[in-house]
Amino acid sequence: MLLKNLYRTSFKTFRYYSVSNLMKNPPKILITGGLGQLGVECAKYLRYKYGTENVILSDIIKPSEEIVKDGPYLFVDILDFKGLQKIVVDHRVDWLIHFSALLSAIGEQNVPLAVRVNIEGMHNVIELAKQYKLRVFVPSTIGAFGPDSPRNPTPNITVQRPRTIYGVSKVHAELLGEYYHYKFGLDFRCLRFPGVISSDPPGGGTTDYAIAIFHDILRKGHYQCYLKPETRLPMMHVKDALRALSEFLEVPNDRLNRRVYNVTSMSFTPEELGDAMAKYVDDIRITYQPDSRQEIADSWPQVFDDSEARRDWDWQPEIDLDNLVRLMLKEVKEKIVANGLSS
Ligand SMILES: NC(=O)c1ccc[n+]([C@@H]2O[C@H](COP(=O)([O-])OP(=O)(O)OC[C@H]3O[C@@H](n4cnc5c(N)ncnc54)[C@H](O)[C@@H]3O)[C@@H](O)[C@H]2O)c1
Ligand SMILES: C[C@@H](O)[C@H](N)C(=O)O
Repeated sequence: MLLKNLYRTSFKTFRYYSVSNLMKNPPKILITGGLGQLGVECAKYLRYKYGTENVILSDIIKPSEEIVKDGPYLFVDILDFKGLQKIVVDHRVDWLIHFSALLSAIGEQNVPLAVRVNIEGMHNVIELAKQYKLRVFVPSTIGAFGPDSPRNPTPNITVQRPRTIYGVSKVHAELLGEYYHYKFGLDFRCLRFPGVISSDPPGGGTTDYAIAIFHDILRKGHYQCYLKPETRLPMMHVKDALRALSEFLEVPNDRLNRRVYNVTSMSFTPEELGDAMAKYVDDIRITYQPDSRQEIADSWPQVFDDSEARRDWDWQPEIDLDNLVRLMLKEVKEKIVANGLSS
């Protein structure tokens, strides 16, 4: 017990030391695929920590005026290796956060494009990181597991035989990153996220219902769900996801027993989410019409075991289901007031 406390104290002291060093000499960070659900919020989070000019957002999408006002934004196609090289060199990039991807549902609709963006894109990223000795973060997902994996709970290391091109590309990314780490010493870091929930529009995944339900219930009082009411999936509010990412990026290498960790906050079903919302919103009506996303959800983890992340780098989720519902109701209401009912 004493030993455990001593260890924890020295870890915190060490972490504080290395974090304060990062504050004095902040890393230059490039986020690819940065105009999606996670990228915009991630830039806000890291700019607050390391300074606006030190975090460059990039994507192939024309940015809004607000994005341009908020900090550096550059066009970069993840398939253009030379373009990526130029940005890393011109801006003296230290860390790369690689968000470009086609998510699970949209990937099934265009497999050749998903292969290019998710797999060829990853090849570019990993070579770039090796060439310029970058610390590289690549998110993986609960979608990296499949019907042969244990689903409740799903441990960090187990069978991975996903049945979507998205899942296949994420297992590929995990293995490639680990290989480059052991072979070339690359500082590759990867978290497997559950469904991430925020008020921003999601990118075409299987867990998107948990965002759409807030928008539709607050606008129309009714939501038609594409998953069955009892479909249990792991989930996390974006604040927890970005804190996990940021804390994980700062952990000294010698504390990491793995390059790839499961993280999660909670698990719930559409029915349980509806019940949690009904505590705060009157007259909620949810109907169910499962589509092809049901098959994907049925092959994914129901409960995610993140005990290795908790053990190795003190990961702790902070936002539970009730807090998530209250945060989302507040944030989505604010968006509706700002943009009108139809947006
Ligand atoms: N949102 C989640 O629930 C979740 C959960 C687990 C993992 N992840 C992972 O996190 C990352 C970000 O997810 P997200 O939800 O923000 O996705 P998203 O779909 O909202 O954003 C992806 C971005 O990639 C960009 N992109 C597509 N093709 C590109 C190309 N050729 N070059 C450069 N950019 C390109 C898109 O324009 C888009 O802005 C993804 O890798 C995803 O797999 C997300
Ligand atoms: C879970 C995650 O990878 C994404 N939200 C998807 O459903 O595809």
